[in-house]
Amino acid sequence: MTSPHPPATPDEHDELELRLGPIAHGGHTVARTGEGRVVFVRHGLPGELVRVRLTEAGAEARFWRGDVVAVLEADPGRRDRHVWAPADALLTWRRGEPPVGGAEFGHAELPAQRRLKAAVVAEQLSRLAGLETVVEVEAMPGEDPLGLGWRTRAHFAVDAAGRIGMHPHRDAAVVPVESFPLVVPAIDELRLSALDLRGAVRVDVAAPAGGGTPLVHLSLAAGADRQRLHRELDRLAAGREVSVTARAEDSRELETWSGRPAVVEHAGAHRWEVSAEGFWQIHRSAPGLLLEAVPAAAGARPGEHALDLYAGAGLFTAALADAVGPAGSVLAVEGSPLTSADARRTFTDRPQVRVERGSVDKVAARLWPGTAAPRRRRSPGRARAADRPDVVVLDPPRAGAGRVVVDQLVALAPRRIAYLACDPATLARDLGRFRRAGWRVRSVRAFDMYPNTHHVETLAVLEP
Ligand SMILES: C[S@@+](CC[C@H](N)C(=O)[O-])C[C@H]1O[C@@H](n2cnc3c(N)ncnc32)[C@H](O)[C@@H]1O
Repeated sequence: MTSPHPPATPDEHDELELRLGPIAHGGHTVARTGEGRVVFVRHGLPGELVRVRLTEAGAEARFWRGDVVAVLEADPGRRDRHVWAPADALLTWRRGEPPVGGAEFGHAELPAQRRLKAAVVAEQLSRLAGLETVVEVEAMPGEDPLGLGWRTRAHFAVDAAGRIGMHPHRDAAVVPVESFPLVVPAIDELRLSALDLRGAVRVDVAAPAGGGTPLVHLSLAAGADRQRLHRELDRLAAGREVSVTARAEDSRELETWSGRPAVVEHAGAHRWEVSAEGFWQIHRSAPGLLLEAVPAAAGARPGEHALDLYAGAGLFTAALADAVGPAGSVLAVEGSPLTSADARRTFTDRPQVRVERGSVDKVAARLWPGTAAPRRRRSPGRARAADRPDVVVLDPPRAGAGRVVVDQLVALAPRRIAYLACDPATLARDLGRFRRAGWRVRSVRAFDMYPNTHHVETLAVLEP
């Protein structure tokens, strides 16, 4: 029998009956035990009465974590069936096993998922940026009714028997998976789960949204038997064209085993080559949607100077180069050697584009010494007017742009910044800093770019 009151010495297998509270950043709802202890609960929906299996607990712990294992009163947004059995906590815990990550919102209908994401974005903006705004999370164009088949990129761990698998939440164990319904069919059709990949520690797969040749990349453990792996991967290639690359974990050398060491992506009238380990937006519709939305939000005009920060392979660089035209210029800054090389290759014939490899803060400090504000300086000075970018696209990784880069941009004082973020918390933190420096947030849009997960993409437009 379960009750809201935990036993005196709770452990990870205890079950509690809890009424779930609001959704929080990170994909869990917040509940409280009868004693007022906070429990972060995954696989539930706000308002539901559920039985929760504790996954992290302890009398001394500040808060506990748990998974829903039975629903006593369901929210109307709950699906009859989870979209993917290995990620369904209700099913897997029945056999005493944790669900794998990767589809932690798969128990909710898509509109319910979007409401949760909208609540998280609005809450982060309010709490960390002091910005009160109603956010609607927009469905991606042409979304599948169940939110499946959208990932053009996937990575898998490899277990001791050489089978591909995925990790449960906050767990290093590898659970073998037969298929992953969130990927585009071209990835599932490779049937990687049928291979014995002993010697590899991780597999990255990329399949271009437009249907070009997929690429399988292996990260190899020391002493991996390459000949045996070659033979296994030959089975992949039977009847279909697949590129294969590999890299030993402790090496910089990329080995091309078959085909080409990159995939070819298209969006609008543009073409990019992207390495397997390089960044590319993973939803099949994301490059097309963002290529329109982000540079338009930045509002670059012919003859202007645009900055594309955290540029990746240059998705936005391409549209910014079109917008500023031959009389303008685009500076793309990307930290990864591999991805910046991808970008440089793509833009060799666009004289108005320059690709700088390096960390954004360091490149900015070098190119605009006036922005290297000393730590204690309160109002950073304006950069030299001749170098000032007119518009900026800012698309950092999950950690956000951070204090130094925000201060540099405040000092550069462009006319407008389009800030695209995959983490609403770090976005809100940075927007708060811009606002305290006197900037205005003109608009916020959010996109359901990761259906059946808790992740959400947000686009904010800033003006000084
Ligand atoms: C979210 S991705 C965006 C890429 C690109 N805008 C796109 O949409 O395809 C972030 C990119 O920033 C790069 N990156 C991470 N930290 C960086 C840093 N400190 N300086 C420059 N680039 C960085 C990563 O390698 C990655 O390509």
